[in-house]
Amino acid sequence: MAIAKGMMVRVWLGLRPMVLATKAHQAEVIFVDIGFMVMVVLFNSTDIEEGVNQRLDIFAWHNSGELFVDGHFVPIIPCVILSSNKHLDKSRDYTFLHPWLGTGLLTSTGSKWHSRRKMLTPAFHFKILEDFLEIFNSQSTKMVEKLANRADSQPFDIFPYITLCTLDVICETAMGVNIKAQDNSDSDYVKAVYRIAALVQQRQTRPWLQSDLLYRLIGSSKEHDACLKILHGVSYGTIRSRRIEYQKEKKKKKKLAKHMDDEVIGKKRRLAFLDLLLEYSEEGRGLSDEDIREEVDTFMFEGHDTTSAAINWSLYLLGCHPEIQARVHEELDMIFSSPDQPVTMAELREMKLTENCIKEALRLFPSVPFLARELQEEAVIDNYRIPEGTTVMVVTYRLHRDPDQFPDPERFDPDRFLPENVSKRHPYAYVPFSAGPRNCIGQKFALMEEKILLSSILRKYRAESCTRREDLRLLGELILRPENGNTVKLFPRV
Ligand code: HEM
Repeated sequence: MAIAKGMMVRVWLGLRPMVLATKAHQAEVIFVDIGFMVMVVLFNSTDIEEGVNQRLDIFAWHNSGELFVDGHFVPIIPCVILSSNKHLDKSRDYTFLHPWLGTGLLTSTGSKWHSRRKMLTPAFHFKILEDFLEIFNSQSTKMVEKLANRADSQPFDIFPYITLCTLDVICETAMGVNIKAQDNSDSDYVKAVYRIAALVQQRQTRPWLQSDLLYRLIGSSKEHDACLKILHGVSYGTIRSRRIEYQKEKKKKKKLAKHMDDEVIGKKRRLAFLDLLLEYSEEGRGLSDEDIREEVDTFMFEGHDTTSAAINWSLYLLGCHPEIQARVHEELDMIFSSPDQPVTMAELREMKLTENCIKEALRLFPSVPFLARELQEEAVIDNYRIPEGTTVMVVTYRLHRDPDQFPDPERFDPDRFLPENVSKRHPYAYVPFSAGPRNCIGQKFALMEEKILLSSILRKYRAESCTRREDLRLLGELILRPENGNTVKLFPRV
């Protein structure tokens, strides 16, 4: 059977869709439109009820001639779509990232994506990530030092402290450059990173800015281009200087290596992702400076806001649940002999509860709140034929609240991630890093970084969240963040 019977009108208030009334199990669900966009949403609720356990689970809607489908709760949509080798193409929304990221790993499709994914996978090997520990440790030490001035039990917004730290981490690991964002948050580069993300989001959510012509006439294209000039200038500049350095080192090594091994030559230089890409390019794998720039900028984009949001949400939830925070303190005190001890792989492995808190925070507040794919061929989901060209949404924020998979879904409970509880769930019930062939290539990197940054804060401080859950306002931009920052009080633990 094909979807698209019955009717639903969805309404957007400003940028946020607002559900004003839903009558589950009936043919019509009414949303009211107060903004620019009126969406007529089509679905057959009777079939859905029969097909998916009496719940209204699959939405489909048309907007500007495009058909969208959204898996409301059930893991079946992510299971069919994300696990597939066919449905790999991203939706139209991602094209607004192209001026900045080109068609790097996140935004590319087809054979380009396949070959890049194959080439980049070894760059995230455990051994390479281990080399980054030093960067995670040194940048988090700096963050904790900056926080010392705020640990006076007065409320303040910790969000920018964590974000600047994750920005420093990604610049050093991706480009091999320490931009010192934590010391200089006013730098043109730092400002451009933030501004461009906001401009892309603005364009994605305002249909009248989506045509290039209209964007030039009435949009912020001048500001957008000025940001691009700064961002691409830094990326290309770094690529050029690292290439020269790389070639010099290679020559030097060649001369010496005839007689000596690495230890005699000196300490091996830690490689950034950029150096690995340069190595591939020098090995003749056909990577131009532009190709490398696309990937480095993709890591810059995907690799810092996501981790910053995840650390902030973990801290927010722990700050709302002192009894669970006390358990985390206990775990950290058992593992570390002093609050300044650098984290190694051994300690990372021991931080089991800390890790489960991070996972549970990613369930309740997934940094990437939804994913979208454009079907290149028809997909069949639970007997519904979804036609080629449809945009399929996986709204992780809602998927992760399926009460069948996560009883009492709003409750923060890290023990949901104990192995015996994970094994009871559908494998696609929890997908903060997406799943299948296009899953997040950086997820191990992200978890390592989150554990180190979060634990470095909690080894020194106790946090109290100042915003009650019922007062929390969410901003579902490219990244899911609290609208008014993350206001906490910090208390020194010693
Ligand atoms: C908590 C942190 C993170 C979360 C929640 C996260 C989540 C995700 C998700 C959901 C996707 C799929 C996006 C889509 O299909 O549209 C994705 C893709 C990706 N992520 Fe992450 N990510 C995180 C951190 C990172 C880091 C640290 C890096 C790099 C250093 C990274 C690099 C990428 C790349 C390159 C892709 C595209 C992969 C592909 O299409 O083959 N991510 N991430």
